Amino acid sequence: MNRRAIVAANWKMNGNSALVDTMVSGLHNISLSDNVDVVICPSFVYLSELAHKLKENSLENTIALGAQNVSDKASGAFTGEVSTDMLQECSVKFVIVGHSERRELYKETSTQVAHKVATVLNAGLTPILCIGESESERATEQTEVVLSSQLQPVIDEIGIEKFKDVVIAYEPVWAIGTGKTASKEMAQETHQFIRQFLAQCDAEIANKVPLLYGGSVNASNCEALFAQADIDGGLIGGASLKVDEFSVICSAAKGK
Ligand SMILES: O=C[C@H](O)COP(=O)(O)O
Repeated sequence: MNRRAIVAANWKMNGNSALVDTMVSGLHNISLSDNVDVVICPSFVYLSELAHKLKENSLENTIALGAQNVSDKASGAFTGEVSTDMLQECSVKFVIVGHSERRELYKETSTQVAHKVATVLNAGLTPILCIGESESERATEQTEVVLSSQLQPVIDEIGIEKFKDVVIAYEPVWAIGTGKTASKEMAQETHQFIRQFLAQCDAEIANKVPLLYGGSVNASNCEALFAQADIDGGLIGGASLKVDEFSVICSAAKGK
């Protein structure tokens, strides 16, 4: 077994202090297979509170903290931005980078995403690099071109060796928050393409990178998705806001 599984909760702009409490108490007796990391990425506002509550409940080694975004600048006059140093002070270990909502709504380019991945790695944190195609790109058979164009700038920026410390989340944009999950076969086929794309640079590194699937993962479909050879867990949106459902999803993950 050489790849850990990861289940990461992306709360997006949802949740509050009450959800922090509910999640910490609900996950108190969570049952996880060996080699599984659980990560919760709340809004920046709740990071310290969640860190504190996890520690108070002796869960800090079971559940890691993640951020949903980060600046590629170290400090300075960048109103509204958050640096890696600030995230580290909140005990953050993972950072979601290049989520499709950041790319689409806030016009983050693949070049900016690559800078952010480099910044996160330089700070000793783990980036969860999100990539994925739109519905029309899938329909016009552009999926592989799009994924390659999202991955290549990151490879160019950091070099393939550093991918040993990167997590990739494949999220077909048409499956996010829509209830339209990719079939397990389609998800596996795309994950296999991503691994092969990385393997063109370095097969050993490619085999080590955890590839998460995201897009309408829920308690009913997680087991079949996570059983696929190249799916190493999930990036969970809506279902991560419900503690019972999120627990089931976490328990379905297994390292490979
Ligand atoms: O970051 C999470 C993904 O965008 C998936 O969201 P979803 O599970 O609500 O479809």
